[in-house]
Amino acid sequence: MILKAENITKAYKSSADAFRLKIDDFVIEEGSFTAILGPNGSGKSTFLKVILDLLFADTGHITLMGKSHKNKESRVKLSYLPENFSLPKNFTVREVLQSFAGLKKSPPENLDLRIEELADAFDVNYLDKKVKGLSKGMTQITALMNTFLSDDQFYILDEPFNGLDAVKKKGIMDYIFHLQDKRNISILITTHILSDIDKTCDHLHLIKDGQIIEEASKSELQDQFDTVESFYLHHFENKEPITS
Ligand SMILES: Nc1ncnc2c1ncn2[C@@H]1O[C@H](COP(=O)(O)OP(=O)(O)OP(=O)(O)O)[C@@H](O)[C@H]1O
Repeated sequence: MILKAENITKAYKSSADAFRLKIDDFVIEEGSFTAILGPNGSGKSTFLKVILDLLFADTGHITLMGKSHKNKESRVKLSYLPENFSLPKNFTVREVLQSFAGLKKSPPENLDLRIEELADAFDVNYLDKKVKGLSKGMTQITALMNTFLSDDQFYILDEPFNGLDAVKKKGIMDYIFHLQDKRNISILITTHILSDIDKTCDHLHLIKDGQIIEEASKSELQDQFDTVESFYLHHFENKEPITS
Protein backbone atom coordinates (compact mmCIF):
# COMPACT_ATOMS: atom_id res chain seq x y z
CA MET A 1 0.00 0.00 0.00
CA ILE A 2 1.44 3.38 -1.01
CA LEU A 3 -0.98 5.64 0.88
CA LYS A 4 -3.55 5.21 3.63
CA ALA A 5 -5.47 8.15 5.12
CA GLU A 6 -7.81 7.53 8.06
CA ASN A 7 -10.28 9.80 9.84
CA ILE A 8 -8.85 12.99 8.37
CA THR A 9 -10.52 16.30 9.12
CA LYS A 10 -9.33 19.77 8.24
CA ALA A 11 -11.02 23.16 8.50
CA TYR A 12 -9.42 26.46 7.47
CA LYS A 13 -9.36 28.58 10.59
CA SER A 14 -8.86 31.78 8.62
CA SER A 15 -11.80 31.11 6.34
CA ALA A 16 -15.30 32.49 6.81
CA ASP A 17 -16.85 29.68 4.74
CA ALA A 18 -17.91 26.41 6.30
CA PHE A 19 -15.68 24.16 4.24
CA ARG A 20 -14.40 21.13 6.13
CA LEU A 21 -12.40 18.26 4.69
CA LYS A 22 -13.54 14.91 6.09
CA ILE A 23 -11.91 11.79 4.66
CA ASP A 24 -12.71 8.62 6.60
CA ASP A 25 -10.72 6.03 4.69
CA PHE A 26 -8.66 6.54 1.55
CA VAL A 27 -6.22 3.99 0.16
CA ILE A 28 -3.90 3.86 -2.84
CA GLU A 29 -2.33 0.56 -3.76
CA GLU A 30 1.14 0.31 -5.25
CA GLY A 31 1.22 0.74 -9.04
CA SER A 32 -2.20 2.39 -9.13
CA PHE A 33 -3.12 5.42 -11.23
CA THR A 34 -5.78 7.05 -9.05
CA ALA A 35 -7.82 10.20 -9.67
CA ILE A 36 -9.72 12.44 -7.30
CA LEU A 37 -12.46 14.23 -9.19
CA GLY A 38 -14.88 16.85 -7.97
CA PRO A 39 -16.28 20.33 -8.54
CA ASN A 40 -14.33 23.54 -7.97
CA GLY A 41 -13.83 24.10 -4.26
CA SER A 42 -14.69 20.52 -3.28
CA GLY A 43 -11.39 19.99 -1.46
CA LYS A 44 -9.08 18.19 -3.90
CA SER A 45 -6.05 20.46 -3.48
CA THR A 46 -6.65 20.72 0.25
CA PHE A 47 -6.57 16.93 0.58
CA LEU A 48 -3.37 16.66 -1.46
CA LYS A 49 -1.70 19.28 0.75
CA VAL A 50 -2.83 17.44 3.87
CA ILE A 51 -1.37 14.18 2.50
CA LEU A 52 1.93 15.97 1.95
CA ASP A 53 1.75 17.57 5.42
CA LEU A 54 1.95 21.01 3.82
CA LEU A 55 -1.34 21.66 5.61
CA PHE A 56 -1.78 20.13 9.04
CA ALA A 57 -4.85 17.94 9.50
CA ASP A 58 -6.97 18.65 12.58
CA THR A 59 -7.46 14.92 13.18
CA GLY A 60 -6.51 11.61 11.65
CA HIS A 61 -3.53 9.64 10.51
CA ILE A 62 -1.77 9.24 7.17
CA THR A 63 0.69 6.54 6.19
CA LEU A 64 2.87 7.16 3.13
CA MET A 65 4.96 4.28 1.85
CA GLY A 66 4.78 2.53 5.19
CA LYS A 67 5.67 5.53 7.38
CA SER A 68 3.73 8.33 9.02
CA HIS A 69 3.52 11.31 6.66
CA LYS A 70 4.92 13.38 9.55
CA ASN A 71 8.18 11.48 9.07
CA LYS A 72 10.22 13.19 6.32
CA GLU A 73 11.55 9.76 5.28
CA SER A 74 8.04 8.91 4.03
CA ARG A 75 8.43 11.57 1.32
CA VAL A 76 11.93 10.70 0.07
CA LYS A 77 10.54 8.84 -2.95
CA LEU A 78 7.63 11.20 -3.56
CA SER A 79 7.28 14.06 -6.04
CA TYR A 80 4.51 16.65 -5.98
CA LEU A 81 3.36 18.93 -8.77
CA PRO A 82 1.22 21.70 -7.26
CA GLU A 83 -1.58 23.31 -9.24
CA ASN A 84 0.02 26.72 -8.79
CA PHE A 85 3.76 27.06 -8.83
CA SER A 86 6.22 29.77 -9.68
CA LEU A 87 9.55 29.28 -11.40
CA PRO A 88 12.45 31.78 -11.33
CA LYS A 89 11.76 33.99 -14.36
CA ASN A 90 15.38 34.75 -15.24
CA PHE A 91 16.54 31.13 -15.17
CA THR A 92 16.62 28.99 -18.28
CA VAL A 93 14.65 25.72 -18.20
CA ARG A 94 17.93 23.83 -17.79
CA GLU A 95 18.98 26.08 -14.86
CA VAL A 96 15.59 25.59 -13.21
CA LEU A 97 15.96 21.81 -13.43
CA GLN A 98 19.58 21.91 -12.24
CA SER A 99 18.86 24.12 -9.26
CA PHE A 100 15.66 22.34 -8.19
CA ALA A 101 17.42 18.96 -8.46
CA GLY A 102 19.83 20.17 -5.77
CA LEU A 103 16.88 20.58 -3.42
CA LYS A 104 15.41 17.14 -4.06
CA LYS A 105 15.45 14.52 -1.34
CA SER A 106 16.87 11.95 -3.75
CA PRO A 107 18.59 13.92 -6.52
CA PRO A 108 19.17 12.06 -9.77
CA GLU A 109 22.62 10.75 -10.64
CA ASN A 110 24.01 12.03 -13.94
CA LEU A 111 21.79 15.10 -13.80
CA ASP A 112 22.77 16.61 -17.16
CA LEU A 113 22.13 13.37 -19.01
CA ARG A 114 18.83 12.93 -17.19
CA ILE A 115 17.71 16.42 -18.23
CA GLU A 116 18.52 15.63 -21.88
CA GLU A 117 16.59 12.31 -21.66
CA LEU A 118 13.54 14.02 -20.19
CA ALA A 119 13.71 16.78 -22.80
CA ASP A 120 13.65 14.05 -25.45
CA ALA A 121 10.74 12.23 -23.81
CA PHE A 122 8.73 15.44 -23.36
CA ASP A 123 9.70 16.81 -26.81
CA VAL A 124 11.31 19.91 -25.30
CA ASN A 125 13.69 21.91 -27.50
CA TYR A 126 13.83 25.00 -25.31
CA LEU A 127 16.11 23.92 -22.47
CA ASP A 128 18.18 27.09 -22.88
CA LYS A 129 15.24 29.47 -23.09
CA LYS A 130 14.45 31.67 -20.07
CA VAL A 131 11.30 30.96 -18.09
CA LYS A 132 10.01 34.49 -18.72
CA GLY A 133 9.91 33.69 -22.45
CA LEU A 134 7.88 30.48 -22.13
CA SER A 135 4.22 30.02 -23.03
CA LYS A 136 1.75 28.67 -20.44
CA GLY A 137 2.02 25.10 -21.78
CA MET A 138 5.83 25.28 -21.99
CA THR A 139 5.95 26.46 -18.36
CA GLN A 140 3.68 23.57 -17.32
CA ILE A 141 5.94 21.08 -19.13
CA THR A 142 8.97 22.55 -17.35
CA ALA A 143 7.23 21.94 -14.02
CA LEU A 144 6.35 18.39 -15.13
CA MET A 145 9.97 17.75 -16.11
CA ASN A 146 11.01 18.93 -12.67
CA THR A 147 8.49 16.55 -11.09
CA PHE A 148 9.78 13.55 -13.05
CA LEU A 149 13.47 14.43 -12.76
CA SER A 150 14.26 11.95 -9.99
CA ASP A 151 13.30 8.30 -9.88
CA ASP A 152 10.51 8.43 -7.32
CA GLN A 153 7.87 5.83 -6.49
CA PHE A 154 4.86 8.05 -5.90
CA TYR A 155 3.85 11.13 -7.90
CA ILE A 156 1.09 13.47 -6.71
CA LEU A 157 -0.03 15.66 -9.60
CA ASP A 158 -2.50 18.52 -9.11
CA GLU A 159 -3.97 19.45 -12.52
CA PRO A 160 -0.86 18.24 -14.40
CA PHE A 161 -2.24 18.71 -17.93
CA ASN A 162 -3.18 22.39 -17.51
CA GLY A 163 -2.59 24.23 -20.76
CA LEU A 164 -1.08 21.29 -22.68
CA ASP A 165 -1.97 20.57 -26.29
CA ALA A 166 -3.25 17.08 -27.17
CA VAL A 167 0.08 15.85 -28.59
CA LYS A 168 2.14 17.03 -25.60
CA LYS A 169 -0.41 15.53 -23.24
CA LYS A 170 -0.26 12.17 -24.99
CA GLY A 171 3.55 12.24 -24.85
CA ILE A 172 3.47 12.81 -21.10
CA MET A 173 0.82 10.15 -20.51
CA ASP A 174 2.90 7.67 -22.53
CA TYR A 175 5.91 8.58 -20.40
CA ILE A 176 3.91 7.91 -17.23
CA PHE A 177 2.75 4.52 -18.58
CA HIS A 178 6.36 3.72 -19.42
CA LEU A 179 7.36 4.49 -15.80
CA GLN A 180 4.52 2.31 -14.52
CA ASP A 181 5.76 -0.59 -16.64
CA LYS A 182 9.39 -0.01 -15.75
CA ARG A 183 9.20 0.86 -12.05
CA ASN A 184 5.60 0.22 -10.97
CA ILE A 185 5.18 3.85 -9.90
CA SER A 186 1.95 5.06 -8.30
CA ILE A 187 0.11 8.22 -9.38
CA LEU A 188 -2.47 10.35 -7.61
CA ILE A 189 -3.95 12.99 -9.87
CA THR A 190 -6.62 15.67 -9.85
CA THR A 191 -8.01 17.09 -13.06
CA HIS A 192 -11.14 18.58 -14.53
CA ILE A 193 -10.39 17.09 -17.96
CA LEU A 194 -12.42 13.91 -17.67
CA SER A 195 -11.37 12.50 -21.04
CA ASP A 196 -7.79 12.38 -19.67
CA ILE A 197 -9.03 10.15 -16.87
CA ASP A 198 -10.68 7.77 -19.33
CA LYS A 199 -7.28 7.21 -20.91
CA THR A 200 -5.21 6.87 -17.77
CA CYS A 201 -6.70 6.02 -14.39
CA ASP A 202 -7.55 2.64 -12.94
CA HIS A 203 -9.23 4.01 -9.81
CA LEU A 204 -11.48 7.01 -9.16
CA HIS A 205 -12.74 8.86 -6.11
CA LEU A 206 -15.41 11.53 -6.30
CA ILE A 207 -15.24 14.31 -3.73
CA LYS A 208 -18.01 16.74 -2.85
CA ASP A 209 -17.99 19.37 -0.09
CA GLY A 210 -14.84 17.87 1.40
CA GLN A 211 -16.09 14.27 1.49
CA ILE A 212 -15.56 11.25 -0.75
CA ILE A 213 -19.02 10.37 -2.03
CA GLU A 214 -18.10 7.56 -4.42
CA GLU A 215 -15.18 5.31 -5.19
CA ALA A 216 -14.83 2.89 -8.10
CA SER A 217 -12.27 1.00 -10.10
CA LYS A 218 -12.32 1.75 -13.82
CA SER A 219 -13.74 -1.71 -14.55
CA GLU A 220 -16.56 -1.29 -11.98
CA LEU A 221 -17.40 2.06 -13.48
CA GLN A 222 -17.39 0.71 -17.03
CA ASP A 223 -20.03 -1.89 -16.08
CA GLN A 224 -22.47 0.96 -15.51
CA PHE A 225 -21.22 3.99 -17.43
CA ASP A 226 -19.73 4.44 -20.90
CA THR A 227 -17.25 7.09 -19.85
CA VAL A 228 -15.83 8.78 -16.77
CA GLU A 229 -17.72 11.88 -17.87
CA SER A 230 -21.10 10.13 -17.65
CA PHE A 231 -20.10 8.67 -14.23
CA TYR A 232 -19.15 12.17 -13.07
CA LEU A 233 -22.26 13.87 -14.46
CA HIS A 234 -24.45 11.19 -12.92
CA HIS A 235 -23.18 12.24 -9.48
CA PHE A 236 -22.77 15.98 -9.92
CA GLU A 237 -25.08 17.29 -12.60
CA ASN A 238 -27.78 19.61 -11.34
CA LYS A 239 -30.90 17.69 -12.30
CA GLU A 240 -33.29 20.55 -11.61
CA PRO A 241 -35.12 21.42 -14.85
CA ILE A 242 -34.22 24.81 -16.31
CA THR A 243 -37.20 27.13 -16.06
CA SER A 244 -37.38 30.57 -17.59
N1 LIG B 1 -5.79 28.94 2.20
C1 LIG B 1 -7.11 28.86 2.34
N2 LIG B 1 -7.74 29.53 3.32
C2 LIG B 1 -9.08 29.45 3.50
N3 LIG B 1 -9.89 28.68 2.73
C3 LIG B 1 -9.31 27.98 1.73
C4 LIG B 1 -7.91 28.04 1.49
N4 LIG B 1 -7.63 27.22 0.42
C5 LIG B 1 -8.80 26.70 0.03
N5 LIG B 1 -9.81 27.15 0.81
C6 LIG B 1 -11.23 26.77 0.70
O1 LIG B 1 -11.30 25.37 0.83
C7 LIG B 1 -12.27 24.83 -0.06
C8 LIG B 1 -11.62 23.75 -0.91
O2 LIG B 1 -10.63 24.35 -1.75
P1 LIG B 1 -9.66 23.48 -2.66
O3 LIG B 1 -8.67 24.41 -3.27
O4 LIG B 1 -9.16 22.34 -1.87
O5 LIG B 1 -10.67 22.95 -3.78
P2 LIG B 1 -10.40 22.18 -5.14
O6 LIG B 1 -11.33 21.03 -5.17
O7 LIG B 1 -8.95 21.89 -5.30
O8 LIG B 1 -10.86 23.30 -6.19
P3 LIG B 1 -10.49 23.56 -7.73
O9 LIG B 1 -11.03 22.42 -8.51
O10 LIG B 1 -11.21 24.83 -8.02
O11 LIG B 1 -8.98 23.70 -7.82
C9 LIG B 1 -12.85 26.01 -0.83
O12 LIG B 1 -14.04 26.39 -0.19
C10 LIG B 1 -11.80 27.09 -0.66
O13 LIG B 1 -12.40 28.38 -0.66
